[in-house]
Amino acid sequence: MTVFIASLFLPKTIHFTLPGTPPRGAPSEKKQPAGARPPLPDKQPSLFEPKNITPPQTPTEDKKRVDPFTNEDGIRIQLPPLATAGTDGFRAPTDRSSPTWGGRPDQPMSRANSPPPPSLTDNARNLHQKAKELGRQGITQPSILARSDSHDRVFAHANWKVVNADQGNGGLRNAAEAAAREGKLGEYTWVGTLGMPTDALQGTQQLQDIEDRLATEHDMLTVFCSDKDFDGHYSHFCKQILWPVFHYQIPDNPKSKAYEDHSWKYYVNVNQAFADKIVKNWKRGDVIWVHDYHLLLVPGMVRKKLPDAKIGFFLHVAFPSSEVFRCLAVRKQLLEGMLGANLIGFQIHEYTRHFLQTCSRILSAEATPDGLQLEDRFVDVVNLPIGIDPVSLSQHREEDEVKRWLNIMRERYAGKKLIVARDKLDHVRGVRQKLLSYELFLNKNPQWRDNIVLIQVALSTSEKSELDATVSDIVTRVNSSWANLAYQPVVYLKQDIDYAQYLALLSIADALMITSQREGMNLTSHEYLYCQDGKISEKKHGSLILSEFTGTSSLFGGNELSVNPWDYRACADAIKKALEMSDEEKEQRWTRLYEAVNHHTGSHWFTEFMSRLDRVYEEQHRRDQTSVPRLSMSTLIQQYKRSERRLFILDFEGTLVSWGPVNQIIPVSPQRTLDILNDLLIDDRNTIYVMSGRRPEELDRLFRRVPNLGLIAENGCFLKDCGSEDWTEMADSEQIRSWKESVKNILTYYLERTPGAEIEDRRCSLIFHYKSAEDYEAAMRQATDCASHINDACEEQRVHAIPLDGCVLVEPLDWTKSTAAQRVFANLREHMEPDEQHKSPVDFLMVVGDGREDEKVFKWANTLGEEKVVKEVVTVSLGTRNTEATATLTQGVSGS
Ligand SMILES: O=P(O)(O)OC[C@H]1O[C@H](O[C@H]2O[C@H](CO)[C@@H](O)[C@H](O)[C@H]2O)[C@H](O)[C@@H](O)[C@@H]1O
Repeated sequence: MTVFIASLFLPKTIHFTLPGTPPRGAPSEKKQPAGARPPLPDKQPSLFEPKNITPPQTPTEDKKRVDPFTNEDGIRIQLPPLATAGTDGFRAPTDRSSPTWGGRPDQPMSRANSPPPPSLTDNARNLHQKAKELGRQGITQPSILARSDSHDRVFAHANWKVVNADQGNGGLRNAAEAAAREGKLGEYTWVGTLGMPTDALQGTQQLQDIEDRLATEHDMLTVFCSDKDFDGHYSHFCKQILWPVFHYQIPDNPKSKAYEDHSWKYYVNVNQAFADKIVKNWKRGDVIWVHDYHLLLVPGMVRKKLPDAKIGFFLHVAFPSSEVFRCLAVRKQLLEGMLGANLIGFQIHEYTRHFLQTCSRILSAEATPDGLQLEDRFVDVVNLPIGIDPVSLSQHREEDEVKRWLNIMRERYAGKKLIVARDKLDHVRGVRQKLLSYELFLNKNPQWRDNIVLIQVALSTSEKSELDATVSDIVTRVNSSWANLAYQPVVYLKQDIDYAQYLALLSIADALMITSQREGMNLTSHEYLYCQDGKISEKKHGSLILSEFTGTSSLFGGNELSVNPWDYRACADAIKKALEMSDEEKEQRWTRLYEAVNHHTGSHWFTEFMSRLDRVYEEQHRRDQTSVPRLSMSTLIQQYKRSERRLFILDFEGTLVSWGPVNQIIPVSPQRTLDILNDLLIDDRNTIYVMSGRRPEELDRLFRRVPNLGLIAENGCFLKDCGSEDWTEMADSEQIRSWKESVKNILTYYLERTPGAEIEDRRCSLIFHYKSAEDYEAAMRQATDCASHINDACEEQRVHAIPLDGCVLVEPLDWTKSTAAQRVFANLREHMEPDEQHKSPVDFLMVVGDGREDEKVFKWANTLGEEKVVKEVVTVSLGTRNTEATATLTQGVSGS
């Protein structure tokens, strides 16, 4: 059995050595001894060198031209990439940078926006034509006219080596490696892209060799897609549409791209390439685990081809409220893609709740606390926070390079308090808010000027422009206000630092400050807390200032200094508190935070998700209609004959009679049904209850010719025992009265906007009927909004709204057909002789039903059978959905 871990970027990528350039990092290019640690690159960005004290300068055009290809192609990143050229054993901070794709000098450049080389086109005129077309489409990179043939040849023949990739999800990689190291993950294969453009190598032996090497030596399946697809997928659809929306940024300005879908097709193409790769390599018993917002469609695409596959999906980023998510033009497709999985995981409860509400609202799917009931399948949904790998972190902390950096920084910042941070420079991460708060803090607290330094490492993103300029302006302003020859209040490093510097920085800090506007988790704060144990630095138990909008914040129980990054004053106060807090308080807080970090480790996350996936997969398959056997009549007859005290609990509509409009009273009960019930009741060893969503008085009328029949009305809110004249109200009438009042107000609001709809007021439930609405489509939209509105507003009143066919049913959560069935069972036991009461009141229990409400009764009855409380338990479903019942029937009982 293999576990496929599908993530946009493979943990490895390829670096080429081009003619005339010295090899990066390793002496031999193609053959690198496994496990060897790469030497550090010649030049590292440094916190200590003078150039880093002021914002680093953007390389000039001249500097860029050192690259042999820049002249003709013009696409290059500005800064040299960070040292990643290594084989195994190399680590980087868990949160990686996402460098501009296709910008490394030692990888082919992207062809996303450039036409093919002249040798591949009919003639140069065509080429020119294409370049002009690009211009018309608004592609403003004037230097990109044609891709170079020589470029292709050079890369096709250059030496290359496999190195650790600096893009991608470090938390996921560390977690998988930790689980494997601890023996909790057997065979596994990564599925992902190389994170570099590959058009230049298309059809070459070079690309085939790379693919083979990754497969055979690194257990990695490479997904190839055209540069154009990748660029459209990653730089456009992911980064410009999904990333802001998933981080709750409502696209409320006219320039927003959330409504457009021009890059959607690239998103689909890349997802399809992943799905195809997985399907091609999958064998029965394999597990597929798909990761993050880049691959939302993959579960659905794989499910189409492999209906029985075991598929998990985990979303690493946040999931917004349905109000934000519904702005996406392709909202349905995205949700349906995710729902191809058997288990969907989120970092925290808030995201899970948003997802369930969004599905119920946009897809009208029935949401339960455990997941979503679709037409034919149940999809489990869970929240499970990821964590770090303390073991490998510990090892790396011991390295000499970390100690060297610690010494450098000790000396450099002697006598100063340090607040540190390392974030992506995009709007979501809130660097701007942090700097403004820091500025306010210095303004308000002159005593701290000269004594405190904020070191902000900012990682590059594709989001340049305004934010970049704004942040630089604030840094300059703060520095020019308070700096002197010996002091600089902000050290702003606009590039990444290597792992040793990162660990030294976290260890020597007095506080870490995270002000994300939203963030799935934030593992930097976990790594910081770990590094603050005082084992390698005299500084310890530093404070954590953490945005309340990070997933991490919900794990830390208020032991961090929780801040709203928009509230600059409160953030400035938090800085003061972090610096002035007593040692005892610091230690107390840190100890609790450290416990949380150690409890939620990456390895625990990984293994827990895998075992939950196994469990839900088994459960879902057990309940699948095609796995549930047909009811065997001969066995049933035997069970019936050998029993002495029998209890039947039979659903009414859809079971004893076919479905009728729920707001219409069936005028007469089908005679055959009544006759069968009366026949069964002649035998006084039989007790029968009929359960229904209808009102008590309706059931009285329908079954007046079946004396001795027990009745359960309004889905368990009322019970009438066999032979009794009176109904017992099961529900708490005061509670019902109170929620009804609030719910009626909401229903009335929607009623006024839905001509032709009506509200039915039952004793313990309310129904919003819109079957006869003038505009059915519009009514359906109102109805789903109405259901979400009630579910959001009335959760605490123990009531829920369920969108059904043509109506929304609002009923209490605490009284169900199952609670009524349990009462029936208890009442039967009470009627037994006192010395018999330890026994079961019946030795035969049969439950027949077809709907959602009946499932709970099946579950209860099956448990009585499994625990051997009742000897013979038969649960039969007549529905088409997946079921808890142990047998199915396609025809109604009355007809068989
Ligand atoms: O920038 P991308 O290539 O699109 O990737 C998105 C981010 O993925 C990783 O972060 C996410 O997962 C982390 C671990 O579960 C979680 O802590 C974080 O909140 C998520 O955003 C990666 O660590 C980031 O560097 C990427 O930007």
